[in-house]
Amino acid sequence: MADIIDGKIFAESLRAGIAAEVATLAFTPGLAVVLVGDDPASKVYVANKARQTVEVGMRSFEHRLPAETTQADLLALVQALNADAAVHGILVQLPLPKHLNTEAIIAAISPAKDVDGLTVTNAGLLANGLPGLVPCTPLGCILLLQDRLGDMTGLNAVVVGRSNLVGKPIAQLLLQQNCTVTIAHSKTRNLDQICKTADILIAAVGRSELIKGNWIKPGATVIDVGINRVPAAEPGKTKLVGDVAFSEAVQVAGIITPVPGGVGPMTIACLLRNALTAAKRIETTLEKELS
Ligand SMILES: NC(=O)C1=CN([C@@H]2O[C@H](COP(=O)(O)OP(=O)(O)OC[C@H]3O[C@@H](n4cnc5c(N)ncnc54)[C@H](OP(=O)(O)O)[C@@H]3O)[C@@H](O)[C@H]2O)C=CC1
Ligand SMILES: Nc1nc(=O)c2c([nH]1)NC[C@@H]1CN(c3ccc(C(=O)N[C@@H](CCC(=O)O)C(=O)O)cc3)C=[N+]21
Ligand SMILES: [Mg+2]
Repeated sequence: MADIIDGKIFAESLRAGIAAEVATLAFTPGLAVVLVGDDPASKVYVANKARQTVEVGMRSFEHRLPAETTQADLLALVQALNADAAVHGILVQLPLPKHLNTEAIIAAISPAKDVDGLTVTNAGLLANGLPGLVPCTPLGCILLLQDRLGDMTGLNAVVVGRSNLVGKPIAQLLLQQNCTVTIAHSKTRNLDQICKTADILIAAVGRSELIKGNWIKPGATVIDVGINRVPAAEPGKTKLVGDVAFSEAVQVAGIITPVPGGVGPMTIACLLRNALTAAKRIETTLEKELS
C-alpha cells in the first residue's frame, strides 16, 4: 500500500507560517476573487478560500457575477481591482463561461497582482527561471514532492494535462528540479504506456478516475490534481474524486495524494503565500516611490 500524503496537515503548517508573517506587517494584504457563473470545481475552491484568507489575517474580497456577465463588465471589474490599493492579489476563477474571452481578461490583470501566475509576464518569468508569481497548484505540488522525495534529479516525470493554469507550469517546475519531463494531453497516443514510465505522475486532466492502477509504475509518486464532482452511492448526493482511480492506484504507487485532502488544500495555502508575496512587493515599491 502506498504512503498517503496528508495535504491538509501540510497546508495547515504553511498557513500558520503565513499568518505569523502577516501579523508582523504594517499593512493588511487583500485578496480579491472573481467567480463568474457556477463551475463546480470553482465553487469548491471559493467556499474553502474566503475563510482561510481571513484566518491568516488578510482581507478577502469576493465578487460573484452571473454567468451572463459581459466581457466589458468583467474587464471593468478587473481594472477597478488593479486600481484598488486595498487589493494586492487578483484571482479570476477559470474556466470562464464560453462567451467570454479568457485571454483578454487575464491580460488585463496587473502582473504585480496576478497571484495565479497566469499573465504572459509571470508565465514568461517562470519559463525563464526568473522570480515572478508561480501558479498556486503547481507550487503546491512541488512543495509536496520536495518534502517527500527531496532531490528529484534524473527522475522521469509525466504530466497529464497541458493547461496554462496547471499542466504547463507544473512541467516547468519539474524541469527546474532536473526531472526528465513528458507532457501528455488529449491527443497523446498510448497514454497508459507513457504513464507507466513515470517515477512522478501528475494527473491534471479533469476526467474522473481516468488513470487506472495498471497505468502506474510500482513505487511511483502520484499527485492527483483533479477535482471532479460525481454522484455518490447515496441517491441525490455527490462526492469529490480525482483524475486517478485511487482505490487501484494506492495498491501500486509508493506515494499518493488523495482527493479530497491532497493538492486542494495546498493550492489555497500557496494562493495565500502568493498574495503575501505580491502585497510585500507592491507595498515596498510604493514606499520607495514616496521616499
Ligand atoms: N486541486 C486543485 O487545487 C486544482 C484542481 N484543478 C482541477 O484539475 C483538473 C485540470 O484542471 P485544468 O488544467 O484547469 O483543466 P483544463 O480543462 O484546462 O485542461 C485539461 C487538460 O487535460 C487534457 N485532457 C483532457 N482529456 C484527456 C484525456 N482523456 N487524456 C489525456 N489528456 C486529457 C486536455 O488536453 P487538451 O489540451 O488536448 O485539450 C488539457 O490539456 C480539473 O479537474 C480541475 O478542476 C484545477 C486547478 C486547481
Ligand atoms: N484561476 C483559477 N485558479 C485556480 O487555482 C482554480 C480555478 N481558477 N478554478 C477552479 C480550480 C479548482 N481549484 C481548487 C482549489 C482547491 C480546492 C480544495 O480546497 N479542495 C479541497 C476540497 C475539500 C472539500 O470541500 O471537500 C480538497 O481537495 O481537499 C478545490 C479546487 C482551484 N482552481
Ligand atoms: Mg481546455
